[in-house]
Amino acid sequence: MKVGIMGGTFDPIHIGHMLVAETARDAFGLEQVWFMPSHIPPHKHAAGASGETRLALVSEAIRDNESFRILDWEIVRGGISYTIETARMLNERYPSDDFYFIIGADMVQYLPKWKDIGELVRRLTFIGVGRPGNSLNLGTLSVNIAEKVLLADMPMVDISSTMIRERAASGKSIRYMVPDAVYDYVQRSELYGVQPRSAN
Ligand SMILES: Nc1ncnc2c1ncn2[C@@H]1O[C@H](COP(=O)(O)OP(=O)(O)OP(=O)(O)O)[C@@H](O)[C@H]1O
Ligand SMILES: O=C(O)c1ccc[n+]([C@@H]2O[C@H](COP(=O)([O-])O)[C@@H](O)[C@H]2O)c1
Repeated sequence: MKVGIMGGTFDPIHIGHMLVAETARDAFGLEQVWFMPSHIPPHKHAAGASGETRLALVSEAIRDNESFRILDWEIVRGGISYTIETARMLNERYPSDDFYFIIGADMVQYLPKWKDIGELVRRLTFIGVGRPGNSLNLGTLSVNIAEKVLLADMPMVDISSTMIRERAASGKSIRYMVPDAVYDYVQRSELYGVQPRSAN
């Protein structure tokens, strides 16, 4: 089976993530995409929301899509979420499946900095999906990395989790920037400084 892994901080998950996953699934015939929230992302600030909350948000986002699943391994494992450790576990547990790690185009140029990238590109293939302000250029990568990166175009969605957290904290609407079920969950649980809807 061809399985996409959509790794991210998902603080919170938004429609950019959904579209990246669906674009990769469609472009390369992936049978499933597993959304995998990281515990502590290796190259940026830790998430504000707990792993449990981010798992709950992702599960709200994907629940109507039969091709989308959740993988909680990195949250359960704790510590810094190096993809190589997850790739080793995936290859060991599912030896006959092929894994495709889906990333936004902004991440492609940083792949040489990923932990044990030489081993990682032997274990899985990357799919880089277009993102505003980032050209999809493999020219700066070494051949062994570049030959394991597939590219897909996506309508540009200039939305980030940072933007959503900032909007929510300043009382601006985040409706339609996140899936409806995520929006409802955020309101119900008063996450990111969002105020509950008034009864009238
Ligand atoms: N709007 C978008 N278009 C394309 N790719 C995206 C988009 N938003 C996120 N991604 C990609 O999704 C993956 C997970 O992203 P992440 O959870 O860190 O979200 P983010 O919006 O970049 O978060 P933050 O603003 O908190 O840094 C990364 O590979 C990232 O490049
Ligand atoms: O393994 C690494 O060195 C590594 C470096 C940067 C990012 N990643 C993974 O890439 C995914 C997206 O990262 P981020 O920072 O956008 O949330 C997430 O699953 C991270 O664990 C992994």
